[in-house]
Amino acid sequence: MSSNYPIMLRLEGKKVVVIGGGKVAERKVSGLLVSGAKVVVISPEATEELQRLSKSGKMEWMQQSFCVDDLKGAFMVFAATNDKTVNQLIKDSTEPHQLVMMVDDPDGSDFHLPSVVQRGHLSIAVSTGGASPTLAKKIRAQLELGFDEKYEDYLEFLFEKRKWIISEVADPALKRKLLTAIVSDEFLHSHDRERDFQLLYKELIF
Ligand SMILES: C[C@@]1(CC(=O)O)c2cc3[nH]c(cc4nc(cc5[nH]c(cc(n2)[C@H]1CCC(=O)O)[C@@](C)(CC(=O)O)[C@@H]5CCC(=O)O)C(CC(=O)O)=C4CCC(=O)O)c(CCC(=O)O)c3CC(=O)O
Ligand SMILES: NC(=O)C1=CN([C@@H]2O[C@H](COP(=O)(O)OP(=O)(O)OC[C@H]3O[C@@H](n4cnc5c(N)ncnc54)[C@H](O)[C@@H]3O)[C@@H](O)[C@H]2O)C=CC1
Repeated sequence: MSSNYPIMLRLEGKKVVVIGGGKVAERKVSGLLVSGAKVVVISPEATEELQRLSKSGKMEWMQQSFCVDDLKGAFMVFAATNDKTVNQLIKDSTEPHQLVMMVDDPDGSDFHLPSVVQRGHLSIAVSTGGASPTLAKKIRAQLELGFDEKYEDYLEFLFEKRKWIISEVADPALKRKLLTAIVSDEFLHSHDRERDFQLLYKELIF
């Protein structure tokens, strides 16, 4: 059996079409909106949350049943109706370059979604390859306890400092030492990471 190939997609500005307006479509749309994708929902009915997102301009809802033209210009397509035949028709209507997933047919889909812990720059994705979405959700909840909210600030600090170290520190050995030292419990739990970094930097250069 081949295993899946995990990647992180950049969807900003890309058109993503979600067909269906139920609870499952709503969950997929919530994740997509964080990515900055241009989301279009096609469905005669939509959940209250999807209607709210449409009214506030976060995404577009076209109140109609699926037709093939809806797929024009889509980078990615979610067939998320409660009708297996419609979901299969959607898949069969896509162009070869379009990424498509059917919410009721993992084996016929190009991809599936993992369960995700998001802490700023840090994403931890858990997948069971369709074996048990409930287990993926349970592991995600466990990881959320270990990787709590403070990782968001910490990742921002690492992001900024790594940029600074790469552009300002020429000596490869010192560069490596600094990049390793900031990834430590001391910096994770520090109340003043900037001060601790200056102290460490001075210690290492003298
Ligand atoms: C293949 C995949 C395709 C995809 O949708 O991407 C898929 C497929 C199916 N899910 C089904 C059911 C459920 N899915 C969930 C929940 C989640 N499902 C997600 C992903 C995936 N689901 C992909 C595989 C991921 C993996 O295995 O790791 C998560 C992780 C991400 C997300 O949706 O954003 C999100 C948790 C998010 C979180 O909270 O962290 C729950 C639990 C709940 O809702 O509380 C249930 C009910 C309990 C159960 O069935 O286990 C059914 C049967 C439908 C039916 O009964 O007919 C199918 C179809 C089939 O299996 O054929
Ligand atoms: N992948 C996943 O994570 C999960 C998948 N499922 C599957 O997802 C399916 C959908 O689940 P829910 O959202 O809870 O169902 P739902 O019944 O709440 O919503 C279905 C939506 O599809 C729309 N629809 C029906 N025919 C359409 C058409 N021809 N064109 C456009 N829209 C159409 C309906 O108007 C409705 O908004 C389920 O039947 C189940 O097989 C269920 C749970 C999780």
